Amino acid sequence: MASTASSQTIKPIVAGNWKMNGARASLATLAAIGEGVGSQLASKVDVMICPPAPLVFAAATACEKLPMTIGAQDCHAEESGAHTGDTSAEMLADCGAVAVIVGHSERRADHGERDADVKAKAEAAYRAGLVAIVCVGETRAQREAGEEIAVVSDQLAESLPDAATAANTIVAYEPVWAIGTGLTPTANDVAAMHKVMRDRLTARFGNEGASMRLLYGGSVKPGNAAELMGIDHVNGALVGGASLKAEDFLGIISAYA
Ligand SMILES: O=C[C@H](O)COP(=O)(O)O
Repeated sequence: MASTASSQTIKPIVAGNWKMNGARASLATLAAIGEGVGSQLASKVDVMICPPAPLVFAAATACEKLPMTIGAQDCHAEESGAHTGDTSAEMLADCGAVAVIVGHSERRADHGERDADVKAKAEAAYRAGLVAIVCVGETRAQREAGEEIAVVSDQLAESLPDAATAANTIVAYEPVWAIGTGLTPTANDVAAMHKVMRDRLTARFGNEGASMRLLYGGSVKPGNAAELMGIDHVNGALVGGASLKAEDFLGIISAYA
């Protein structure tokens, strides 16, 4: 039977998702974040920024001497081929990315991505040596219908490959209604969801599931980060808007100071 690793034994990660924001000038933000994190904080928490694809190479190069890493926001499931406009996981790895977000609700909504697509993209990430940051989360209508646990459990079951491990996978719970709205679930609601996710992952993956990092995402700000990051089985955050300004992002990271 799997052991029950506690959140305290899992090194947290705060990842910033810049979404479709930023330009080469934004790379100065990386330097400010890196300098603000410093080696002492970096020993307690991993820090990552996921810029738009055109910035991945320059960002990864800029971060070579900073205590942080670069991820990407999406990848195609295949390694190469006739897929105009798409980017493979191998290309992202070649540019210096160490991770890729898959299954973000904006991809699911805007591009019709289903759990099977997300799973294929996570497998592509593994193939390329990238960590897959797999996003799950219910809509407002699903929460109001009391379906959030079932929805997220199904997404977890169908989106995660059998090859998922604590080293190659991070799960991000992002209630769709909390993204960019300033709304967040109560601490009790986050705790309940993360406990369910931990239980599901441990049941399926054993020790790997017990020690997989589980992030909360959705309107994380400096003012609520300490409370959210202090919840059991919350091993960090996936941050959107507040990752665009170094001061705000550092304010969130400092929840681990
Ligand atoms: O990937 C990040 C999430 O969508 C959260 O975005 P937000 O922090 O702007 O609400």
